[in-house]
Amino acid sequence: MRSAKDFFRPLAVGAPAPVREVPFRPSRMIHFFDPGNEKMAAKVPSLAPQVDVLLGNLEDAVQADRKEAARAGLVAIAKATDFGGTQLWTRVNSLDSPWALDDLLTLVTEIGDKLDVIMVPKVEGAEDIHYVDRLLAQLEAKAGITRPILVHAILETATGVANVEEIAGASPRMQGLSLGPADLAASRRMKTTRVGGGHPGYLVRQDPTAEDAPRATYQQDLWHYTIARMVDACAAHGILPYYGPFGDIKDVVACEDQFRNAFLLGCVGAWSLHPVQIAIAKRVFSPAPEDVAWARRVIAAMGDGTGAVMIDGKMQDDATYKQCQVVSDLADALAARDPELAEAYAAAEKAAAAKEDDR
Ligand SMILES: CC(=O)SCCNC(=O)CCNC(=O)[C@H](O)C(C)(C)COP(=O)(O)OP(=O)(O)OC[C@H]1O[C@@H](n2cnc3c(N)ncnc32)[C@H](O)[C@@H]1OP(=O)(O)O
Ligand SMILES: O=CC(=O)O
Ligand SMILES: [Mg+2]
Repeated sequence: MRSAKDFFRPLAVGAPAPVREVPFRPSRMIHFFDPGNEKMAAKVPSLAPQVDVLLGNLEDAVQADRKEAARAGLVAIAKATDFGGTQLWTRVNSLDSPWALDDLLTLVTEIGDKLDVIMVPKVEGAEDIHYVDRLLAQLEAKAGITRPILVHAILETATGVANVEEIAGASPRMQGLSLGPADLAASRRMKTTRVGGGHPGYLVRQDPTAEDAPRATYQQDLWHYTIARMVDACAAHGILPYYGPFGDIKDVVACEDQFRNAFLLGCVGAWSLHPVQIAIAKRVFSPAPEDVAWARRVIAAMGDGTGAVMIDGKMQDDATYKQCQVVSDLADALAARDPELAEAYAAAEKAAAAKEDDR
């Protein structure tokens, strides 16, 4: 095992120093596109200003005989596009595939200066991250890259979930984790045939009543346990948790529900697989203006953040102050990127202040 003192040393001579803290950059939606699909590739310049992250996907959903075209397409797009403040990520093929090594060799040496994060699928343990970590350092040194490329792991095997804490803490490059419900369902031998979301058969039923009345059923969340474990592992290691894909593109209502559950549990974003999911993720992963105004009211009332006060009949103390800071800090970070949101937050705060003056 490496000494803790060596944890922040570059893993190759000439590679950039690892980051000590994951920079928080808005990433409400990680928008997937197939760089080898001409129609999708053509949309990249117009999609870039609408999303926080654009991800050139090379793995699942790209046909085996289109893998090289997707990789070459991503290189061409990255070289030709000015992404502004939008991050560029990629999802490489899994480490046991015939394509992963060439994905990393090509992408880092050709467009490593444009890539913010590399998403690694089907990560099973710290050893997978250690392999990518050393290889990236060697390639960064070779390509003369001056800032480290970060790594994002997909939690989509039963072994990966069992090892989630060690994966989250495996390298200073670790930026975050996404839940991959489709592969995880297969790995766990679940009996679903979907990409994320719920299932009508997974439910609890009301107890029988004396009158033999019909008994209500309540659909349960298949993903609650895994998302909660992932959020805890990420928070413990200072990295960011994300919900992954929601495959029923037409069911925008259930997509919004799934995203919102993840947001409330601590996730900072989700994947968008189709343009229609971009606005959903933007809406859900941006705190509501009324919630931001409330959070700022509590912060103002709490002074140094200690003690207890009553606001509108609700007790506030050090713990609610901290929750409100989470909401307010997130709103600040998003408002700095999104002028419309900045305006909505300012208007809600003004309205809340006016209401208070009237009291
Ligand atoms: C389990 C996992 O690993 S999930 C992650 C892997 N999966 C993916 O990345 C899937 C990405 N998305 C897709 O491939 C597509 O959205 C599909 C196959 C789901 C649906 O595609 P289509 O049937 O073409 O959808 P639809 O007809 O509604 O598309 C409308 C337009 O949006 C475009 N479009 C669709 N998805 C995207 C996208 N993700 N990014 C950019 N443009 C897109 C289409 O090319 C089409 O363009 P056009 O108007 O010029 O013809
Ligand atoms: O890659 C994502 C998944 O759900 O599988
Ligand atoms: Mg998968």
